[in-house]
Amino acid sequence: MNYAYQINKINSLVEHYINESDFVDSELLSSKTTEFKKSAYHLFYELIKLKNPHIFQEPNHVHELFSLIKGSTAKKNIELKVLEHVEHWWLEWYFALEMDEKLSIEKSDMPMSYLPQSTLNPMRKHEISHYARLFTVLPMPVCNVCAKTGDILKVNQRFVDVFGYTVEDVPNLKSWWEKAYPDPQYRALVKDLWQDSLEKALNNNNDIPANNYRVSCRDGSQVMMEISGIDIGEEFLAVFNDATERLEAEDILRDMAFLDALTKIANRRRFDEKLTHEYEQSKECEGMLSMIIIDIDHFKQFNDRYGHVAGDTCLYDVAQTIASTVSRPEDFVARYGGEEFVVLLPQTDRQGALFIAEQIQKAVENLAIAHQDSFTGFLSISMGINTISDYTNSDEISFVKAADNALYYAKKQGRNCIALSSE
Ligand SMILES: Nc1nc2c(ncn2[C@@H]2O[C@H](COP(=O)(O)OP(=O)(O)OP(=O)(O)O)[C@@H](O)[C@H]2O)c(=O)[nH]1
Repeated sequence: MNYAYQINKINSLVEHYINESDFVDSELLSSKTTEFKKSAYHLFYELIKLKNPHIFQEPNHVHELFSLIKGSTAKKNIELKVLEHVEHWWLEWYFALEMDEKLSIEKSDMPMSYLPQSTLNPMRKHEISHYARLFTVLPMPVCNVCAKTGDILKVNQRFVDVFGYTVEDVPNLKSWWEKAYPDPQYRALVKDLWQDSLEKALNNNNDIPANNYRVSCRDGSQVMMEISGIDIGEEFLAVFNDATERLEAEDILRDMAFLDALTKIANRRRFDEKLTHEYEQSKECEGMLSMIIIDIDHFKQFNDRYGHVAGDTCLYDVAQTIASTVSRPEDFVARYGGEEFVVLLPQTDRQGALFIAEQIQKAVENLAIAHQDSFTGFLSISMGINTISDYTNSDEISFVKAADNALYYAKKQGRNCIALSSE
């Protein structure tokens, strides 16, 4: 195949297209464009299918052909336009070919051979070229990773915009992990999670399932990302979805589900969950766990005298007062129901719990809510305390029951007092 022959082939392709299709405002709008593109790809394949392996690897040869055509005889405007399109397709096709070659080399670990298998299907290049374009314009960060080596082969523009890292900053998964997860403890967690997801993907012959990760960006900011992986043979495509807003919304919904609407402290459901957790933890480490059950005295009469709205305000004030009196982060306050509240105190003995109960009593006294039907003339509370340190023959239910019995005893003593459960 000589130069003249090849130039002739390109020229006839251009002419054929001009004759066969509509050409409007320098755009190729014909329904035949795809078909034409296909013939162009076949021609490119033919142009590089030379017996000389050097020429096969040398795209300049085809560039030269295009330059020669453009520089030769005077071309009509329309011919030049179509020629430009064909040249553009050539560049796209050759880029796709290079990508495909790269995959074949990694696959075989063999030097590039003359006319490898992959060049036999020019339409495959067409697909890869589309993939390459899609990769660039995807609205979310994505990166291409070699599954075997962990090398990050390519990141798209959105990846750079969101995280601030280029492929030079993060050339492989190791450097990505170091930069994106600078805290070593969190990094270890991330690696475990990722490894787990990879194994799942391998076992089920599936894509890598999505998980949430807190990613540190180049400027020091952090974003919550849902990261998954799409298997594309020797490589996988890591896809990042911004999960910040969704997780915030989930947090709010979760809070709402566990918050008592009237008093704005945790509700009974949350308490039950928390109790199970704390009870198990304390049992495991054979630590102490205390709880206080608090009940407002003569609340029925309060409602009857001052009205339900005043009753609601009173419940809110008492709840908030209890919550602000209990200050350790591990302590927990909830509305147990009606005019009853609970305080859970991990790693706290009876004396400690009694001290907290007395603090609460004082704080409620300080609210000085008038209650004409109580002995003092002010609203008061009664409390029952239980502490557990020996978990044999005990469970959550008996733990709460003992505190409740103590409360019952406090009420019987005339109210406005604190009772400790009997061991
Ligand atoms: N305003 C208001 N009242 C409530 C709410 N939940 C429960 N109550 C009232 O709390 C009162 C509790 O009454 P009881 O269980 O008889 O207890 P008490 O009157 O406090 O008597 P002792 O506990 O024995 O001192 C009832 O009248 C309930 O209607 C609420 O959300 N808002």
